[in-house]
Amino acid sequence: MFWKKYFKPYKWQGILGFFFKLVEAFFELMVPVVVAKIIDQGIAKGNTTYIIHMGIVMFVLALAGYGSAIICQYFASLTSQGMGTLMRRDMFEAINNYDYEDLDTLGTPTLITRITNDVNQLQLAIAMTIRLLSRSPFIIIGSLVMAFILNWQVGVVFLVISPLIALAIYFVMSRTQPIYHRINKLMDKISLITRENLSGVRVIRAFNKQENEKKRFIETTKTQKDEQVHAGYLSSLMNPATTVIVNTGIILILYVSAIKVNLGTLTQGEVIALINYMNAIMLSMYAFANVILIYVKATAASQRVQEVLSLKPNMVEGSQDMPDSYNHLITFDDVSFSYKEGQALEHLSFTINEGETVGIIGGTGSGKSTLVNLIPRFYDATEGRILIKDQPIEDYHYDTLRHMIGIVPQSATLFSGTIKENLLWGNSSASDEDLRTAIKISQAKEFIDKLPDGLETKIEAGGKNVSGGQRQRLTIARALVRKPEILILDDSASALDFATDAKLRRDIKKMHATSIIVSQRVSAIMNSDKILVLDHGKLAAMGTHDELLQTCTLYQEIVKSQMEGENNEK
Ligand SMILES: Nc1ncnc2c1ncn2[C@@H]1O[C@H](COP(=O)(O)OP(=O)(O)OP(=O)(O)O)[C@@H](O)[C@H]1O
Repeated sequence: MFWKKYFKPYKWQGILGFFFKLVEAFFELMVPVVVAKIIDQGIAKGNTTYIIHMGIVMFVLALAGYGSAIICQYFASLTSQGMGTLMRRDMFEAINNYDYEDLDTLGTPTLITRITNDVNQLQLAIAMTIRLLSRSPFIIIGSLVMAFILNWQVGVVFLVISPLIALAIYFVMSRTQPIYHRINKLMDKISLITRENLSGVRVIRAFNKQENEKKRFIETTKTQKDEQVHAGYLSSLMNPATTVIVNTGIILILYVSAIKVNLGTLTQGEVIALINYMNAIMLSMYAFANVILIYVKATAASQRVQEVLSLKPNMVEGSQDMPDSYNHLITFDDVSFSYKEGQALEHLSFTINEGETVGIIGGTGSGKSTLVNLIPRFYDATEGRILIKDQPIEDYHYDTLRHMIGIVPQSATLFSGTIKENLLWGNSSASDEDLRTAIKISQAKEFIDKLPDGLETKIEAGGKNVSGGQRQRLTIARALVRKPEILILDDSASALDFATDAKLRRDIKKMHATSIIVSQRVSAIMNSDKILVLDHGKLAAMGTHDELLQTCTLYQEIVKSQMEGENNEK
């Protein structure tokens, strides 16, 4: 049972919450008895002192019940919120350790739903277990026992009527449940459409698709409304049905009791108490049915949370540090790689030496990003070996390996905070001088200098308040702050104009670090010491620009197409 681990630290709070709810239920059960006494001993005999006396007793019972309810609520919140927080912490940690492949497979939206909604659902179930699971059966059984204590023949009426109420509730709920299930799915769809529309609002307007989207949204919300109305209609049957059963019960109680009151074996007050107990049974059954509903939802949520927690990374971290001496900085030895969906790289072999600038070029989907993602071990090669400083990449600590690499991915992602805070992600102990050098090389200086707050300028989540090119320059600066031994730019200067791109490459070259530049532009890689040409996951050729112009038809075609493109633009 996975929740046991989370309940353990809150065991006492949970038990105390449970206990105080029982105390409250006990006080509640006593009230009809006191009312009966007020009627029989006070009102019937005109004994005002007795009425006041018992009135005070009722007030104390109510106060004690109220106090117990507050204490129970406090412990229930403490337990449910505490357990949920621990679950979220573990889920967050588990997700952070996932292999890239698992992150790709599961996808962001479901992970967000699981860590937010599903845990909320479990928290609600925990709180309800403490607050209602004990109370409802206690009141139901307690009311039955009290009915038998007051009069066994009336108790038999209770025994007959109670299952009928339960049956009516079950009948309606078993029909509404599948509808609510469909409603939940429709709600997911509505939130998906809303999310897509908000994130893709520019594209939708540019392609004039507002009407289509509106139609899609209206259709889904209409279906959801119809289902909701249907469920509401069925649910509305529940109240009259149970009220009819309870009132029939009350008629029977009155009938049986009337004879007994006449005979003097039952008092009027006791009859009122019995009616109150009958109503208490009905209300507690409603409450109990709701707990069951919450449990059904929580069971699905718990499976989804467990899935997140139980998924373990396949990649195993090594324990070695970097060696001091080596021949080649990076070696790909017959490396192949497949995603779950299919093969992306086939039998790649090449070496990269310290200080070299290596360009990677190829058509879209030829495997360029996949290749560079293998170097920081975002994924493990499916076949072959990758060596860093002549050692298998799997032997290194992730920290050791990733600390020597500064990778700038294709999509430039910044985080909310100041520009400076974003840059310090690269290296939290970087000096102001390091930051200045990084922003100079990345060509970000020119635009940062123009900002009134400079490095202290606030960046919104995702870097929405800076342009695409500025975002790219900041992500390059972030990688440079780390002073990496290997700098990888994965098509990360695509939004820069040619002149800025050229200055960027010139300044990077001056750093004398090993740099790997992935680009679609020949101009970005033509001065590299070595160029890898990828074609459908295979290494089509490798060499300098001049060599490739002589030997590689694919490279010649790429160069030709880009020159033609440029000439056409002129
Ligand atoms: N996360 C992923 N899951 C499954 N398949 C993927 C994934 N990423 C890439 N692929 C597939 O692997 C192949 C190589 O993709 P990759 O992104 O490495 O190419 P690329 O040369 O960098 O392309 P581009 O120039 O368009 O960025 C493609 O067929 C792509 O569809």
